[in-house]
Amino acid sequence: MSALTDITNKNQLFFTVRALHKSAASGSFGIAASGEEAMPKRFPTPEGVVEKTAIKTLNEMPGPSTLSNLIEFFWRDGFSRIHEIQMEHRKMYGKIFKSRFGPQLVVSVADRDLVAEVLRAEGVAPQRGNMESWKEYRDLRGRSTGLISAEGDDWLKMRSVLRQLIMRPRDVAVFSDDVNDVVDDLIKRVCILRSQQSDGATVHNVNDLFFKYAMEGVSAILYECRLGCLENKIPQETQDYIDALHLMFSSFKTTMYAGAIPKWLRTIIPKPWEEFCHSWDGLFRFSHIHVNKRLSEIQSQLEHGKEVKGGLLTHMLITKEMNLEEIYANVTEMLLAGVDTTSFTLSWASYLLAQHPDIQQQIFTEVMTTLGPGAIATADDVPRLPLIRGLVKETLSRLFPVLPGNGRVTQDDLVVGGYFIPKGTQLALCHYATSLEDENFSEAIEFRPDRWIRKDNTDRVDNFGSIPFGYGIRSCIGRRIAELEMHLALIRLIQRFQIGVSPLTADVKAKTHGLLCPSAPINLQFIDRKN
Ligand code: HEM
Repeated sequence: MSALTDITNKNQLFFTVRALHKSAASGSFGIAASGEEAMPKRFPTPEGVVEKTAIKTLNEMPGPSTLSNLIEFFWRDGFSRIHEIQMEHRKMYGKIFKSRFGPQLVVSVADRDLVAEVLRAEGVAPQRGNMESWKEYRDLRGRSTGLISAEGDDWLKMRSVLRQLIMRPRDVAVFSDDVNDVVDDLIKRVCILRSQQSDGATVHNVNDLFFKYAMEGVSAILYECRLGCLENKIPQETQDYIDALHLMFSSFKTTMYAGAIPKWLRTIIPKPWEEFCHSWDGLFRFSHIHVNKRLSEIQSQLEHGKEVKGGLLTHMLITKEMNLEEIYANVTEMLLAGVDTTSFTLSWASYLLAQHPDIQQQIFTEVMTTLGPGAIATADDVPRLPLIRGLVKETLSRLFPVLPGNGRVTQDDLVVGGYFIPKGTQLALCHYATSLEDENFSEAIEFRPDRWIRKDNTDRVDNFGSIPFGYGIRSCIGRRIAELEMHLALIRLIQRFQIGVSPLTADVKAKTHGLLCPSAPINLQFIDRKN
């Protein structure tokens, strides 16, 4: 996913998902005296009814001052270190702390059990953050909201349609062949790219390759067509889309202010809002082209009395459970959400494999023993490859959670960690900090895909210390699609190549740019295995 909330709230930077997470100022937290006046005398908590005196107010909650936050973010470029700041603040202020940017307040929750408390208490239509600027763009252009930007009943309606189609592993298993066609092209592309280098082995900036793979893969499922991202010459309309997506990403900081800047100031500082609208225009245009194309095909098949067969888009167009505008909006938002998230995870996973040849060898052995040489894996094979699953989990759930945090706006008054949190408070769930806690994962800093192998049905490693796809009714709708794309690509890459770090690559650290991405290009060597 690229960006799961409104891109305008500086406070939500603790949990931003690129454009996907952020929102507007306006003092909408309504916390007046930090919630104290709103606190009832007695309050129900998971431990029972607690007297008011036992509960602390937000005034008593520790956290950095507004000034130190401003210096951290605007002077010391904290925007690219949000994941590290999470860890630092966790050490300094504890499991739950507050941050203020002017009138805005965010309560950060950096503890597995407290995250569980918050998420288990959520209602039927949880809200991640303020999506005003997303909605404003859609109103301006007369467009619908999609799953990411919708709230309340609109969201519930669309979610209930989509969850029946793609939420279960068996729903997406049918896309194995489509994804494997894209994997074929990925492998061919690796061979072309490395042949262009003097060592015949290096692929520069693997994220560029995985970006194209992820875009091709998710489009094959969403649009039921191939886009040509992995071809030597990318078709112009696909290139235009890639440019719009890159604009959304590269102008992340600028567009972040798009909704935060008061509307009257837009005439004086027009660029952020203009870029924001311009990139959305490009993303929607692309969906219109592909959805309309499929719609014409279906209409023509029906006119000729032919049976209409197809996948996700065909189903949505035929059943009309969502209207056409809602379909445009949903495929646009899903494509946006599904490309960088998957590609960064693949980049990090490949990098970890290259840095740990012994572990790579173990995974290769597992693949060879289970599948045999040359076999093409499908979704049905993945459960028999626990180390491949462990590789993805260890990458995504722990060392490089592509969404280092997530957000929730409380729908009711809550007590969390002994503090009264009034309804309407913006919470930041600090997944990066919890995924690297030794208390949650022993030797947390180590890369150990085998920690995820379950000895029996009762043995579960999963916990709220690491929920890379979120939790509950508002969790990632594309999880199974992303997993399918990542598993099938990694299996085939490992079968075919020994992956090594290129001497051109120094130690690559993570930086936050909405998502947790590599701070420098990852260049890897792909050397043919002698099976
Ligand atoms: C490695 C890949 C991915 C990761 C780590 C990821 C992670 C997430 C997370 C953390 C959320 C927020 C969940 C919550 O608030 O509880 C989310 C929401 C969402 N994701 Fe993903 N995602 C990925 C891939 C995808 C793909 C491939 C698609 C689409 C095909 C997608 C579509 C969405 C949508 C539409 C939402 C909003 C759901 C809603 O609000 O109801 N994501 N994702």
